[in-house]
Amino acid sequence: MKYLVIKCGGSVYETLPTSFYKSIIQVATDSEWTPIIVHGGGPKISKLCEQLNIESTFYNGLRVTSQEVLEVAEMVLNGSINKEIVTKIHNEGGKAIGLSGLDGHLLVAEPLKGGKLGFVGEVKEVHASILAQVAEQGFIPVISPIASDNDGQHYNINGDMAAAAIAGALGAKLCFVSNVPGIWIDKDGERTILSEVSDLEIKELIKKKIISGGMVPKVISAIESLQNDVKEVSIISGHDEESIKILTSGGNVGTKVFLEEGVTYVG
Ligand SMILES: Nc1ncnc2c1ncn2[C@@H]1O[C@H](COP(=O)(O)OP(=O)(O)O)[C@@H](O)[C@H]1O
Ligand SMILES: CC(=O)N[C@@H](CCC(=O)OP(=O)(O)O)C(=O)O
Repeated sequence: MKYLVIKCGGSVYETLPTSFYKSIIQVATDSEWTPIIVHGGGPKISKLCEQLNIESTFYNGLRVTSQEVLEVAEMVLNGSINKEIVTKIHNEGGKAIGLSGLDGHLLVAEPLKGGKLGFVGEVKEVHASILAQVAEQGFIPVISPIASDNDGQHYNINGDMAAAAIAGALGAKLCFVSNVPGIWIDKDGERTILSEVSDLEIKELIKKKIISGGMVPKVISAIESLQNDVKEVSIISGHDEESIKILTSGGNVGTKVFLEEGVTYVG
């Protein structure tokens, strides 16, 4: 099976047009591609933390996660957003099943290496056969990035990192759907979207802080996924109705990330 992992950013999922979900359903039913949705939900987690007076801060685009923040992240990601996306797909005539990384132990996590970010995890293992089974039954899997380790401790996983791990396990094509049409740089005083960018260029852009905030985990995940069996990675806008169809028909849209030959990225 040819898999397309679609990471829906928390920045954009609420404003995605119905045509976006329709195009994913069409890909699932009428093409050789099997779509798998992984979602985030950063802004909604921040909002609920604020309402509950729980401190929430970021380090390099990752949320520092105390026990209280973890509980909020689970409520928002597993409880709220996952089911909203499943419902949106059903409303457009598709079939979806929502899962978190906890369900069936789909994602096995461990604490983020070198991290002092509390309960932030990274994915150590993906039980990808669960996704193949769900997809074979005609359902689009919709995955929330909460996972547990082998002792049952839960972790908050950045959605981009979860999507990259899942795409790696499936040898998939990966796209990050966000509220920007790709990676921008300033050129002659104007903001330009790069049609493609290499791992080495990305390293420079991060150093110069041209790539910052939530774009950092996205590009790092993109590079790591390409080093780990992912066929192709793009960062695209959720508001471009044609983008998913273009990707599945072999075209280019947004910013495509590639590895410079013979060079290994060291983060
Ligand atoms: N060079 C850049 N190009 C595009 N976006 C950038 C760049 N640097 C930082 N960003 C920020 O990254 C954001 C996307 O990351 P994030 O908010 O985490 O999105 P999502 O919720 O879709 O994962 C953009 O809205 C933008 O503000
Ligand atoms: C560890 C970590 O940063 N987890 C993220 C999970 C949600 C996410 O990734 O949401 P976006 O798609 O909006 O970025 C968070 O708590 O915000």
